[in-house]
Amino acid sequence: MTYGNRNPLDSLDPTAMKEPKMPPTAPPVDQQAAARFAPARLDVVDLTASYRGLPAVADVSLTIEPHRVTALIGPSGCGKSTLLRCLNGMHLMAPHATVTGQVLLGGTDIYDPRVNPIEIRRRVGMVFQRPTPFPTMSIRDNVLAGVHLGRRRGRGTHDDLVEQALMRAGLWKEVRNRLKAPGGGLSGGQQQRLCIARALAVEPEILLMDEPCSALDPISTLVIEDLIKEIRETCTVVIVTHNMQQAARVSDTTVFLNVEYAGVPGRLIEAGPTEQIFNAPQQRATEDYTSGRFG
Ligand SMILES: Nc1ncnc2c1ncn2[C@@H]1O[C@H](COP(=O)(O)OP(=O)(O)OP(=O)(O)O)[C@@H](O)[C@H]1O
Repeated sequence: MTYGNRNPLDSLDPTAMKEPKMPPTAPPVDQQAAARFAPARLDVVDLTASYRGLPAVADVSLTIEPHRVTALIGPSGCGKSTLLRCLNGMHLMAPHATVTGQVLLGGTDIYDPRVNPIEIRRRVGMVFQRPTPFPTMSIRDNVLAGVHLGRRRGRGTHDDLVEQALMRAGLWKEVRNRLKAPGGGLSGGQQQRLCIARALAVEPEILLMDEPCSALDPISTLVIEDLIKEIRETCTVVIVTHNMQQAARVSDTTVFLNVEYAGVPGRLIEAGPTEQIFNAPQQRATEDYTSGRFG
């Protein structure tokens, strides 16, 4: 698949909501890194997620390919975050939430009662909209906070693990001399990278990111976007974003969801290579949304 060159629009304010068509950037995957880390494929089959019996997003079928960044886009309320949380079972943590259909991680349905939900959340990590470090816990301990959730596949001491995770999150150089300082003392952008380091420390195969830059300034946003492109060397990324430019910049695949009106569930309208979704969408609604006519 050809994705074209970096677009000049990349240098614009990344927090801007809508911009006209643009090709995405999809740097080649480092084959050596890709061979070391082998994330499973994720298949969503006829998924409907509900709250109190009311479907929020319905009949979604979708494949998330390994080592790709997949962006979920669509207007407010179409079910992007709900769908994202379904990918690691977190949706069921909401009160009165239910799911029908399947989410197959490497062929195993994560909703099969025999599957350990904690193991699924280790394999499929999550980064939230607002940085959520433990503020009084040291930077080092923040990185290690999730490690007890499950076995690590890699070797090495905790010190190695902390260094590797912070390096992968692009934060090592900034904090290497203050690992015992509290995580709450970092800037917002640094805190979000600390949360990414915490998520990466358990070596997830898939990282779910729910608008990870929405609380950040433009510079921190660009740092995280660069990071996302690097993370995909070792793990699959699924990102929810309202920012069309961001979707175009960071993702290989884009999934457009829409909701016709309040009270009906959101539905998947179109999914495909980001270049196609932005430059040659097959559905009118996709074109209207990506060109800023609604949403
Ligand atoms: N915990 C909850 N309990 C009940 N309803 C919920 C809950 N979370 C979301 N919903 C409803 O589910 C629908 C989809 O919400 P969701 O947050 O997944 O959409 P979204 O596309 O991510 O929206 P936004 O872009 O505004 O964040 C909405 O109608 C919302 O009100």
